[in-house]
Amino acid sequence: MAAGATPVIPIIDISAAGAGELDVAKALVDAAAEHGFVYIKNTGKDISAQQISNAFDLSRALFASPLEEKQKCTIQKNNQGWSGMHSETLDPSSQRVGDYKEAFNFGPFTAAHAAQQPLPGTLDAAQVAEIARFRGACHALCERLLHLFGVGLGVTPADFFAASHSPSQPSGSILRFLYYPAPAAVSSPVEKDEVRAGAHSDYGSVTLLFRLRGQAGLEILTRAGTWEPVPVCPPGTENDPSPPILVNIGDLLSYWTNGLLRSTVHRVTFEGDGSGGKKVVGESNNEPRYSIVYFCHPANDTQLTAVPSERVKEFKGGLAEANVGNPYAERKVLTADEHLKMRLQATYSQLYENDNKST
Ligand SMILES: O=C(O)CCC(=O)C(=O)O
Ligand SMILES: [Fe+2]
Repeated sequence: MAAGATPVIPIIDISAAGAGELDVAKALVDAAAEHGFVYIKNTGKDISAQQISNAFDLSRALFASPLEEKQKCTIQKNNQGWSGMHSETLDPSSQRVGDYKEAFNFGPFTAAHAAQQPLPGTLDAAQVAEIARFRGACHALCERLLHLFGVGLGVTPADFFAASHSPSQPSGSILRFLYYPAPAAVSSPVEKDEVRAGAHSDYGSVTLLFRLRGQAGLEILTRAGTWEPVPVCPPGTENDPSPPILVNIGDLLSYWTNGLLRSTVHRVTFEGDGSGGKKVVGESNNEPRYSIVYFCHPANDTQLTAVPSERVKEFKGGLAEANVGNPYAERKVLTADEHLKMRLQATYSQLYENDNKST
């Protein structure tokens, strides 16, 4: 790819009739190795358009709840709950103020779809169950993707990754609703270089991102070191029931594959304010922006050693080279929960204030 050219992130239909598993798996691995990002065409077979639109409705209702209701659910060190404007700083090395967003993180629900964490009283049991089912559907899709990554990399056994992500084991997996207020609604004027969410790589193995048509903002850092926007509806998906689900590789899958799969740095900008400043035709950031993310993590005690795969063994690039601009791309054998704690401590300065002083 020429320096500065917009990366063409592949669109893959993992449920296409007649598509061979190995071909789909290899296409996924190639996209993850080249970009760290891939679109999963959403024809409704994996997660229906209705489920996604219901989840966005619930997200809007949740963020519109009275502040006291949200504050009762303030985020805890288990990474569950509500975080208000500026309380998370995804790029502490260069942001002056924290992210211009509110977030609500959902941990696991019970088998009967009841919450195991405080939720705003404005949500009734049926709505809570809807969120629980959505979270379950996201996890199931991630398990399918992880299986395909195992197949595509020729890992033995092919279920190596998927087996490490059993939903019955405690893990850092989180469903997250995000709300970025309209630029005109934030209390102080947004300064140049400020971003809605700072540059970061994701902390888990794979991330699913759901966005709404017309809502701009997500940019990725390319191998050439340029920021490029990632359109919500790339060409060919305009008539699908729902925009494609954007999948990206997190740090853990990158460690596991010695950097073959890229944990690409990304951020959310105010329109045209990022250094890239490139716009996607038909998208704008003047409105409030909502997105939904599922961060899939392996069981807490999973060791992040290189996986048994010839393709990984043959890969000579190494972590740091593969993951441009990602300071976490260095070989360390950590467990999954040690890595998550390290990343959370860096981004929630207030929550970890006392711990950070004593360490
Ligand atoms: O809102 C978005 O589009 C991306 C959010 C994101 O990258 C994250 O929460 O990790
Ligand atoms: Fe992210």
